[in-house]
Amino acid sequence: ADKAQVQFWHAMGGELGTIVDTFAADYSAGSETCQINAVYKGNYTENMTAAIAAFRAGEQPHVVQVFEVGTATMMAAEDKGAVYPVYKLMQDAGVDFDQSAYLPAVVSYYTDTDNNLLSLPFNSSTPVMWYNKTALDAAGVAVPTTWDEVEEAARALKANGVEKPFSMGWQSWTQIENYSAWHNIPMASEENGFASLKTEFTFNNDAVVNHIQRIADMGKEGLFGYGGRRGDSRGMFVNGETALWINSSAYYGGFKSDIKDFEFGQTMLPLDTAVADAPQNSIIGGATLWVLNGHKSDEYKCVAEFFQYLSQPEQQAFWHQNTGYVPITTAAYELSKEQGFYKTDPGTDTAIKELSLNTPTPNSKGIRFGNFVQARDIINEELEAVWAGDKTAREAMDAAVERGNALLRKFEDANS
Ligand SMILES: O=P(O)(O)OC[C@H](O)CO
Repeated sequence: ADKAQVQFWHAMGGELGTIVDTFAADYSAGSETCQINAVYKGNYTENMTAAIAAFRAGEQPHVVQVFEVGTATMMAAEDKGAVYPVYKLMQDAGVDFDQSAYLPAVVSYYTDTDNNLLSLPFNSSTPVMWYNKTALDAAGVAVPTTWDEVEEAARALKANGVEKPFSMGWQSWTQIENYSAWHNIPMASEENGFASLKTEFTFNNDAVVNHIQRIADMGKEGLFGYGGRRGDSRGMFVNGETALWINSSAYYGGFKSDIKDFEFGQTMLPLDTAVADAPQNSIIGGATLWVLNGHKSDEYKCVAEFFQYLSQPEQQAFWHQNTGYVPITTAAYELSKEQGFYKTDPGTDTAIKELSLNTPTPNSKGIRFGNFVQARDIINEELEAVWAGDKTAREAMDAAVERGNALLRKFEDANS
């Protein structure tokens, strides 16, 4: 008999995409009734935009991978009937699913007010600081733990010939969203959007402004080099131009195969000692799998079984160990320990340590903003104006907050 066909649109390129495709193929090979067709649709924004457009045309995939930034938008889509929430999918399909198997930092990001899980956690990450150990040793400096030390290390690296000692990617995520959580300060009212749609951005506070200005000043001194949005600056770290790079823990798998000329490591995000005495905890990034309405029940049964397959400790531990995404279930974390992964690959527990450093506060449990995909574009634009020397950090953050708040109000109007 013909197998039920499930369309799964994802945004995992390169090695990540190869593993996702393998999961889909392995599951399908073992199933007599289901075929999962995994399709790469471009980066996170492109994939999400494609799925929304497809939904309007009645041609939506069954499953779409959406980055954490799109969560509020997908939740609103759920209210409007476009999304089949995961907890309900599992119930309807009669597939066992234990929400408590997942790490609290992950689940709390994707549950509704009744603690029902709306999308399937799959690839959760958090920002870490990647460092070039060989370059640091050559410059005679230790791995920095504070922002003051980052600046000092950058100076020593520069003096020793490293062209753009410090850089970062996903700049709103790493330097505003996570910087705020790490120092336990809100970036918006209403518990960073979790409490209500009335949330307003407040990240033009002194701490964030001073932090952005510090990076801008490092740029003027030649210590920081901007390398673009998302992961576009990855190559600067890989080719040795940059020796301290803040971005997702999920670069691990690619670094392991691509970096041959130097020793690299990862460490916790630096602390801004002018703002806090100790770090709070970081927040997740990455993406979850959302199920879209409008398909047949036998196909949804396949989705439920595929999700169960993806959640097994074997798959989760493999994914974590080969990518750098966080082990999102306790069982996958335990299995990775048992397998000796953190001993053979030191530093790979940095992300999970950051996420679980302290019990999350309303400032550090995550963010939930409508239209945040667009708001991040605004933040990117304003930060780029700072890096280009066209605006001060104060001017740019004030403008980003004002422009971002207009998007929040638009979302509130459309959804209340
Ligand atoms: O590179 P990823 O998948 O860890 O995602 C980074 C950011 O969370 C995207 O918003």
